[in-house]
Parts: sequence; structure tokens; C-alpha cells
Amino acid sequence: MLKPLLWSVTPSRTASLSPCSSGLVQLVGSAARRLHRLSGRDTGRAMSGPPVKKARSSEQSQAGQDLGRNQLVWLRQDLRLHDHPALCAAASAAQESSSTVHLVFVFSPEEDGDDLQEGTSWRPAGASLAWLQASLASLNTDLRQKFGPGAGLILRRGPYQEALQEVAARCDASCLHYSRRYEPAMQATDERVHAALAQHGLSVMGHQGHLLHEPEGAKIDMSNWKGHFGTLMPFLIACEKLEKPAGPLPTPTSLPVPASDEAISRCGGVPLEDLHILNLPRRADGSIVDWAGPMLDSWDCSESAALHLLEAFVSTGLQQYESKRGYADARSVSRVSPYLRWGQLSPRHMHRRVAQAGGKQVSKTFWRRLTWRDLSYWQLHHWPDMVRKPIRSHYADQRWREDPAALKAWQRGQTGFPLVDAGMRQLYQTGWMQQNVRMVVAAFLTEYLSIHWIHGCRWFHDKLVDADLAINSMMWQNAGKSGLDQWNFTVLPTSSTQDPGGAYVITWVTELKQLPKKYLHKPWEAPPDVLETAGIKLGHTYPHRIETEKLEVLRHQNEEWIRDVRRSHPEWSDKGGYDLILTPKGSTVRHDGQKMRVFAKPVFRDPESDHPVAPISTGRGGGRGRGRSRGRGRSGGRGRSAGNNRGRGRGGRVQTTLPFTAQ
Ligand SMILES: Cc1cc2nc3c(=O)[nH]c(=O)nc-3n(C[C@H](O)[C@H](O)[C@H](O)COP(=O)(O)OP(=O)(O)OC[C@H]3O[C@@H](n4cnc5c(N)ncnc54)[C@H](O)[C@@H]3O)c2cc1C
Repeated sequence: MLKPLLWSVTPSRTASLSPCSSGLVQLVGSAARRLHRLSGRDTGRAMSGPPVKKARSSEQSQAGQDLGRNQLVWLRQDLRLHDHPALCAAASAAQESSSTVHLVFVFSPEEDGDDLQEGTSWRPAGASLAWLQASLASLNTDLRQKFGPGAGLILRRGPYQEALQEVAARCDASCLHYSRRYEPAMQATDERVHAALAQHGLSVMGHQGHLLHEPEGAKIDMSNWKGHFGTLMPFLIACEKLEKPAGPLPTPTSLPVPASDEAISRCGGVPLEDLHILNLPRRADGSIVDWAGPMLDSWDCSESAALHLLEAFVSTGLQQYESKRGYADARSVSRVSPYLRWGQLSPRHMHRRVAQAGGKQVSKTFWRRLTWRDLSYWQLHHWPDMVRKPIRSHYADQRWREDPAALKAWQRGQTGFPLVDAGMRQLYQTGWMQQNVRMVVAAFLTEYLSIHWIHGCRWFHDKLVDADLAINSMMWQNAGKSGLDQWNFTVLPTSSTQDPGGAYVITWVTELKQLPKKYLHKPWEAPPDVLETAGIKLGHTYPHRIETEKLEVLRHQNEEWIRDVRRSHPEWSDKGGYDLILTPKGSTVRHDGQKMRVFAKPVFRDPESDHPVAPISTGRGGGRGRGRSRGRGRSGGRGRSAGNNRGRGRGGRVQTTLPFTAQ
């Protein structure tokens, strides 16, 4: 008879027995408490979602014992060894019961969301799948090198339940550990699989996932907040009321794994290629179009690369983040987004390292970045359809242009606006762009081309290596003005603010490299002889602009359509002209189900302002946009309320450019 598993681990026992223990000494309190909490024996707060408690009725325990004694870790978006609560818990239990740990990855995209063209919860696609494939290979190598060949990944094709059940049986496992996922389709799948496996007698343990704060935890207190609902500040305040993010767990120094990799084939493991993660297209002659290879040449998809990038950022980039993060060439940002996306970097580890380097004293903006990330998951939790449906529900009636040719030019970096084209080409070739460039291209699509933000959201989801359902849809909703936090700045595609020397543009739009700097962002203004000397023939070597209308006229049209939709839904505006939304259940302390005010740009608030906007400033000092003018304090405390808009004219008359350091 096999020994029962020890899920009633006490904090001290967990800490002292954990294979993580060499590095755990200073973490004993918090780490052990966390493991204890995550064991599902306490409030179950971190375990909410899957039906953990049901999993261990006495009959099921008995069945679990009959199943085996080993520990199985089901990896998904946690492809790392550092700060891995599920791995540490499995290691701890295996050591305690003198059993072994097996690691499994199952590829079952059909169960992880809708096809990119359909539904409201898209599964990973394109570039991020390429990243996944490369990072699985890298993790497999790391595991084998560090813990021995028996530690290699058991790779399986889905369906999840059948694959896991079979692997558990073959590797004699009684307990399965996994890190939580938060995307709606994935959550539904996880709950179903969790319940089915528990029903089958397996002990199933969900652990904290890739956020600092669980999305169900933060509740906005609107009685103490006089600003707008759903923006960063009230969310930050709500998070501060929660338990502090747990400290990171160290990488296990040893792992009790099978002696040889024979166990992997015994468990039905297949080679990585057999998962067919990337379905690369074939040419007519049968050869493969390997778009992923050149893209991944720009990256090292390993966990160690993630940790190196973070360390490099903490030692230099962080100090310059406030002043230099807006540069298109990404000289002072961390570039860790794809690693956070696939869990090669733990947000808790990043939080800890940034805190150790001075945290908000060094850069308040960066300190808040991970809260932005959590905010997006909080939004996705409360608006699970936000990838396709406007959060401001009445904006569903907004007019947009259907212009497939313009959309294609935007996607391919052929708009004739060099900064937009540079960004879109960088995205296509490397799967990544710096944030301000993402804003430039997003605003170009939505505000100037008046093409629905969903098209941009979908393209990014397919082309970004860091494609993240929550962040991407939050940002595109904001760009499209239907999100909780409407962008209150104007992003000009012709501004040189992000790329003053033009070096970024000529890196990606090489056909312009001979053009003098002063024309790099507006080649159409270059005299014919200058173009000729630079070897440029507009319309031949580089496209004419797809829109030659004045930019402010184009933007005005888009604003007019937003005003139209607001006029036809007066029930969704308040007296001050702000939009209203209905707060979802569980999102506030005591105002669920009520209409709450969200920010509306001055040009939309003022009923008089249905006329062309004032001239657009292109300068760097064109105003700080919302940073200064939005309400940011707590009521009656430090900041100003939302209506106190210093630096901004009355309703809608003054436009601001994208501040260099916006968002
Ligand atoms: C239209 C649009 C779409 C976007 N889509 C994505 C996406 O799919 N995936 C993604 O990770 N980011 C997305 N972003 C946010 C942001 O641009 C990237 O996170 C950032 O550029 C990644 O580079 P970095 O790691 O150097 O970021 P840093 O500036 O160094 O920030 C560190 C980390 O903080 C988080 N973060 C930064 N900005 C934001 C933000 N605005 N909201 C939430 N979290 C943030 C990210 O995890 C990022 O890696 C999008 C932005 C826009 C404007």
C-alpha cells in the first residue's frame, strides 16, 4: 500500500523538507506560508477557481493512493525553474514521500480558446506559439542539465484530460500540480480538467499563477475614490489593501526525478516536433516557409536570458526609465514581456528585484508596470468578452471604416508613414515593439484610418511574441476609446519625439536610409532633388502615404463618430459628459451593479465641440496629457479630482500630443 500524500504540510515542515530549502532559509516564513496556503488547506483564496476542496473526499484519497505515489507537474505558462510554487510543492511532497517528480506539457490548443477569427477568448497564435515551441526546447535542456535526463519534459498532444490521466497512470502519479491560468477559456478548461481528474481519484493542486494579485481579490472602493472607475490608481489602492505579493521561491537545487529518460517514453512522451505547435505553411514545391526561424533569431527564449535581461535592466535601464522609456529603439525598457507571457520570468521575482534596486524611489512608473499587468487581468476577469466587445457597451454602435487595402498596408508596414511602417515591420520581423511605437501604430489605425480596433488587436495577437490576451485587449480597447481608460493624448504618426535622430526608422525602413534626417518622418516634404539624391522614388521605392488628407481632419471624423454614438445613448453619460458603465459583480467594495463614471476625453464631453479641433502640436513639450490632468489622489487626500484639469483647456479645445513618457 502506498503512503498517503502529505497535503496537511505544516509551514515549518514544508520549509525544512523542501528541496528548495538551501535557498529557502530566509524565506521560510512567507514561502512556507504560501505553500501551506496553496495546499488548499486554509481559506483556499489562492485556489479559487478549480474545485480543489472536492478533490479530496476520503474515497477519492483512497483512489488516489491506488493510483500511485509520484508527483506530476503540469506546465503551461510557467516555463521556468525559479519561483515555481507548483514545482516546489511537488518537489517537497516527493521528497517527503521518497517518490519522484515528473513534468508534463500537453499541447491542446482547441481547448484553450477560440480561433483568432472567432469567439471572444482567443487562444495563443502565430508568433507567441513560435516562442512557446522554442522555450519548451530550452526548458527541456535546462531540466535535463540541472537534474538529470529523467527530468526531461513529457510532451503530449491533447486532449488534456485523457493525456494527463494516461501520463499519471503511466508514471504512477497520485498528485498533479499546476499553476493557475486566468484567460477565460483556459480557466473554464482548467476547471473542467481539474474536476475530471479529481473525480478519477487524482489529487489535483492549483497554485498561484503569473500575477502578483489574483484578479478576484481587488475590489475598487468607490466610496473613497472621487475619480474615474477602473483606472490604475483606484486599482492600485485596492491592491494595496490585499496581502502583499508573496516573495519568490528559489530554484530547487535538486529534484527527485526518475534515474533515466526511459521514464519519458514510458509515459508516452513524444518529440517536440510531433506536437505540431507551429503549422508552418508549405510552398507549392513542398518546401516549408519558416517565418518563425528568422523572427526567433532576434531572441534567446531561455529562462536564463530572461533573468539576464532583468538583471541588466535593474542595473542600468531602471535608472533611466522615467526619462528614456519613450524611445522607439527601446534603449531603456526591460524587454521582458515575452518571458513574462510564457512564465520564463516570474512577476514575483521581478517585483522583488526591482524593489531591491530601489523600486518606486527610482522609477514610480516602472514600479507600477506590474500593477498595470494585473489590472489588465482584473479587467479580463470582469469583462471576459473584452477581446471583441467594447467595455463601454454603447460604443458597439460606433461607425468604423471598412478598408481592407488600408488595413493591409498597415499590417505590412506600407502606409507611407515611416514611423508606423518601421513599427509594423519590426513587429512582423521580430514579434515585438516598444510601447510608444505600439501606441503610434494603434492610434494610426483607429484614429486616423478609423479602422476598428479589433483588427489591430487580432493582428497583434498573431504577430507579437508577447501576445497577451488581457494586456492586448485592454490596450486596444483604450486605443479605440471603448476601454475603461480612454487615451487622452494625440499620437501623431509624423512626430519625431520617439525617434529624434531617425535611427529607428532607417533600421526598419531601409529604403529611406539616404534621406536627410529632417525628412525621415515626412519624406513627402522632401524636394524632388533630395529624394532623387537619396535614391527614393515615392510610389515606387517607398509608398505614397495611404491617406493624404490632413491628419487632424481624419481624426476629427473619428471623433465625430464617437460623439454620434454618445449622442444616441444619453443614458450612458453623466451630467459632466463622462461615460458611464455598469460595474460588474465582484468588482467593487459596495457599488456592484451600479452605473459608474469612466473618463471621457474633453472633445467628447463638450456638446459644443462638434467642430474641427485646434491645430495639433507636434513638439515634445506638447503637454503632459493625462498624467497631470487626471484625478489621481484619494478623495480628500493628496491628489486632485478628475475634474481639476490643470494644463488643459475647457471641454475639447486643447489637444495634447503623446507625451514622450505617456503611460
Ligand atoms: C496597442 C498595444 C498592445 C499591447 N499588447 C501587449 C501584449 O499583447 N502583451 C504585452 O505584454 N504588452 C502589451 N502592450 C503593453 C506594452 O507595450 C508592452 O508590455 C511593453 O512594450 C513590453 O516591453 P517591455 O517588457 O520592455 O516593457 P517595460 O516597459 O519594461 O515594462 C515591464 C513589463 O510591465 C508590463 N507592462 C508594461 N506596460 C504595460 C501596460 N501598458 N499594460 C500592462 N502591462 C504592462 C509588461 O509585462 C512589461 O513586460 C501593448 C501596448 C499597446 C499600446
